[in-house]
Amino acid sequence: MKIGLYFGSFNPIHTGHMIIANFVAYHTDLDKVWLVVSPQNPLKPSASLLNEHNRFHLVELAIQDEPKLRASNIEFSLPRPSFTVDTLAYLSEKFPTQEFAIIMGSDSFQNITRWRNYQHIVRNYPIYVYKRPGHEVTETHGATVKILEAPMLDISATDIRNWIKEGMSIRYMVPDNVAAYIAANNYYK
Ligand SMILES: Nc1ncnc2c1ncn2[C@@H]1O[C@H](COP(=O)(O)OP(=O)(O)OP(=O)(O)O)[C@@H](O)[C@H]1O
Ligand SMILES: O=C(O)c1ccc[n+]([C@@H]2O[C@H](COP(=O)([O-])O)[C@@H](O)[C@H]2O)c1
Repeated sequence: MKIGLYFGSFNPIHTGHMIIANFVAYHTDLDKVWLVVSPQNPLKPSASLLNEHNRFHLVELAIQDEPKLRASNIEFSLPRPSFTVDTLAYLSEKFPTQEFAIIMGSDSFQNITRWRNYQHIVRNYPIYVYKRPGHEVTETHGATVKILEAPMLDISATDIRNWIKEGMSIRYMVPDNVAAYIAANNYYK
């Protein structure tokens, strides 16, 4: 089986993430997409991060009815910050019969040379890159790249957190059950 790995902080998961995950699951040769919740992105500050177990639960709520999507907490048991090369090595060892690919936006792909041991990643895992406005894919960085023309919703988790803090509605920006759970638990206030 071919599995696409979509890594992120998902702080919180939003409709932009879900459009991409579902598009890749149904419009490419990948059979499933795992949303891998990273406890700590090596290149992002941790100040506004909700506890990883809560972020993971929100991802589970968001995708609960979709058979091709799965939430993964595999990085919770690995060293912090979460270096993708370590996660990939762990997954390939744990699931030797599965084929793994990586899904990322063209903005992240532009920066992949800053990732730890990126040469190992690009040599061993195909990368499905969806275009984000303002970030052209001008080079492959040595990877086997598949470019995706996926529909885009221009929001970020930072927007969601700011709107919640300001008391603004996040309806339709995240699934209803995710918005309800965030509100009930006073997250991001
Ligand atoms: N609106 C969006 N559409 C498609 N992809 C997105 C969108 N927002 C983020 N992504 C991508 O999803 C992946 C996971 O992102 P992450 O969880 O860090 O979300 P984020 O919304 O960018 O977060 P933050 O605003 O906190 O930095 C990254 O590869 C990121 O580029
Ligand atoms: O391995 C690295 O060096 C590395 C550097 C930056 C980001 N990542 C991973 O990429 C995922 C998406 O990152 P970002 O910055 O695009 O939101 C994040 O969850 C990290 O685990 C990984």
